[in-house]
Amino acid sequence: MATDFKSIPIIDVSPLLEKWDHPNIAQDEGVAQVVRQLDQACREAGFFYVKGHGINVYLMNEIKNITREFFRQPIAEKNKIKLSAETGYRGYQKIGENITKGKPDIQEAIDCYREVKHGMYGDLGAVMQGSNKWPSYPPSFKQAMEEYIDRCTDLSRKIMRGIALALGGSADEMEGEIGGDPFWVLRVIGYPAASISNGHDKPENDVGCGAHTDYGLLTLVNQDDDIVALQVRNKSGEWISAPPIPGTFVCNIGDMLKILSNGIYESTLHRVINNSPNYRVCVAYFYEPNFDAAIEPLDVCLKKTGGTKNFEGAVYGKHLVSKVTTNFIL
Ligand SMILES: N=C(N)NCCCC[C@H](N)C(=O)O
Ligand SMILES: O=C(O)CCC(=O)C(=O)O
Ligand SMILES: [Fe+2]
Repeated sequence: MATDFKSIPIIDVSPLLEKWDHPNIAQDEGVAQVVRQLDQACREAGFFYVKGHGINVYLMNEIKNITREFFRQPIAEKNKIKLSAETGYRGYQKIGENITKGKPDIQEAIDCYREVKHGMYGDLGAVMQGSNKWPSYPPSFKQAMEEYIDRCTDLSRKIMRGIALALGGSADEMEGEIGGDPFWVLRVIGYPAASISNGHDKPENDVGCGAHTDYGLLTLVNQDDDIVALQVRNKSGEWISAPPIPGTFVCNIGDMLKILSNGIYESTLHRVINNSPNYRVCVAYFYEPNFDAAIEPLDVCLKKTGGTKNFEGAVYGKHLVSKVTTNFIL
């Protein structure tokens, strides 16, 4: 991120969603206003809240309630869908199993990914091969999450159209070879209450998720109401809170968009610290490029930044696999 932002902007994306496939989308004044806000937010913070997104707030809340219900179960139940290399890194990971920068994260989670069928992407795809491990309790878990994933995929694609315009490209710049068949990731996460995880001893040191950037294009975070835990790092290294705003998503840019934009936008470091006496749930949806996409700076971004590549290109699936295979102590 390029600035010392002190707060995270809120963007009403409804004009963009209304006109997302109009042929003259770039000429529409309502859309243009959203595009300007996206551009400013992506340049200054790499984070923004989205409202007017059209995803029913009841669905957003149901998703969090189902998540809370799942994690309330005894560990033996949760371990029935345990994550391992054999499951394609899909399933449940207990507290401390995910590591960030060498330290265990004080969180438990279920990871779900777009399905990778046998042989789909050669050797690289083999690591992620498998189908998702859905719990049998709560009974609505699979159906609700799948509906939610569809909604988030649709919304993300439309926001990415706005971001493509913001970078000076055409609306469909990030589709086709880049993201026409987007790989998605869903992380269903629970962060223990501060007092339980460390016995009242210095709760401020309890890191639910260490500082990291996200891997793909765009993340949609559906966080618990009433608990302030997500923090975003600004240019001078201060941690700026992203407090919950009911009915909104917290959105942020991933590593692949940093490369595509040649650094005009960056993936911002963020972390989670749950200092509250309550258990916190969060469901993060990650919209990512095609698994086999070779990501390079877009021509339109190269032109704007003096013509030199600021980053090495990356194959998205390779980037994901390098993370997934080093994220866990299993
Ligand atoms: N798919 C995403 N972005 N997951 C975010 C988790 C980041 C933490 C992970 N241990 C890491 O070190 O990357
Ligand atoms: O829990 C949160 O608010 C965000 C989690 C996150 O940053 C992630 O899983 O990548
Ligand atoms: Fe993240």
